[in-house]
Amino acid sequence: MTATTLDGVATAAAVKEELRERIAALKARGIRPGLGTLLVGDDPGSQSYVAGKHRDCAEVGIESIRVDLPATASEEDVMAAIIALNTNPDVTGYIIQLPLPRGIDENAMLELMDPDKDADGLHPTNLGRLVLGVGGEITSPLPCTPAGIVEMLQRYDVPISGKHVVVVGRGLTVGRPLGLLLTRKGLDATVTLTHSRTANLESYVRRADILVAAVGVAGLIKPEWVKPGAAVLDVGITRVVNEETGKARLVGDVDPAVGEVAGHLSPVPGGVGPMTRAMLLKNVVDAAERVDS
Ligand SMILES: Nc1nc2c(c(=O)[nH]1)N[C@@H](CN(C=O)c1ccc(C(=O)N[C@@H](CCC(=O)O)C(=O)O)cc1)CN2
Repeated sequence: MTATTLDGVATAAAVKEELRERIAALKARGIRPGLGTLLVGDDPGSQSYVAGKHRDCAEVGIESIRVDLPATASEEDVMAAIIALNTNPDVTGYIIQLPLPRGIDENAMLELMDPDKDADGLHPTNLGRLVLGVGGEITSPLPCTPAGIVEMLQRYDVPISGKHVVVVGRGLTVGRPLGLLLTRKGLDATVTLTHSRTANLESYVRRADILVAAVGVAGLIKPEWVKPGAAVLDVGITRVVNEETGKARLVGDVDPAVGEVAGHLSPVPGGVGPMTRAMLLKNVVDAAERVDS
């Protein structure tokens, strides 16, 4: 069997096309959505993701404002930048690019955001709404990667209801919120959330109808671990630098040979990453429409 590719680039392009119309309608009513990004430090991955977010905004007609602080910034500097974004009228939504440099309390910084301007769904109030909203209508932003995973599965008609989803990784941006989202009424998956201390990880992975790997351990998931026909979504990104050329390439958590066993495969690059960015744009547009209504 060769897996059907879950193409994140094409799916994100379709989402962006739909958003362009909604943005034009907002602008016609005098509403101008604006995204802010706060980046602290010089991590190459984070720099590239933030640059991509601004390119996406320009592509669909959303204004964007970039705030970059050096790796030497203090917690007080970061707090001042957050407070400025909270009060900037041109910024209708913003994100704090994670991870923050060591020594800066990530949770405290997220908590300082205005929850109504949280474009990432990572403020405690919005995560709390995700917990409380079992079965309810979604009226707050969803974390972008989990939302992108669900959007992609649905657009490729991969059944979710009643399926066993195994998530490898319990991080704030993917594993934890994904478990909450997939178990909501209407999606109705059964979720097993595994992590670095899970004993005999392989035995859980083998039982997955849908597998999401988000730990950042290159090639961790082997083809013999995967149930034939399963949908496999690779979220882990490791930058491997070729010592001779100095060039970096991206490697996922899933061994490429899994494509011979899985029914669907979302690769790295070109899978969930572009969907994460598309869902950020959607959160900005959703929020602008909520203000309007
Ligand atoms: N505040 C946030 N921080 C982080 C999040 C997040 O959702 N909010 N998620 C990740 C990083 N991330 C978005 O910020 C992200 C990761 C990957 C991609 C992406 O497009 N990946 C491409 C490859 C891009 C490259 O060449 O480097 C792909 O997989 O095809 C976009 C966004 C952690 N931090």
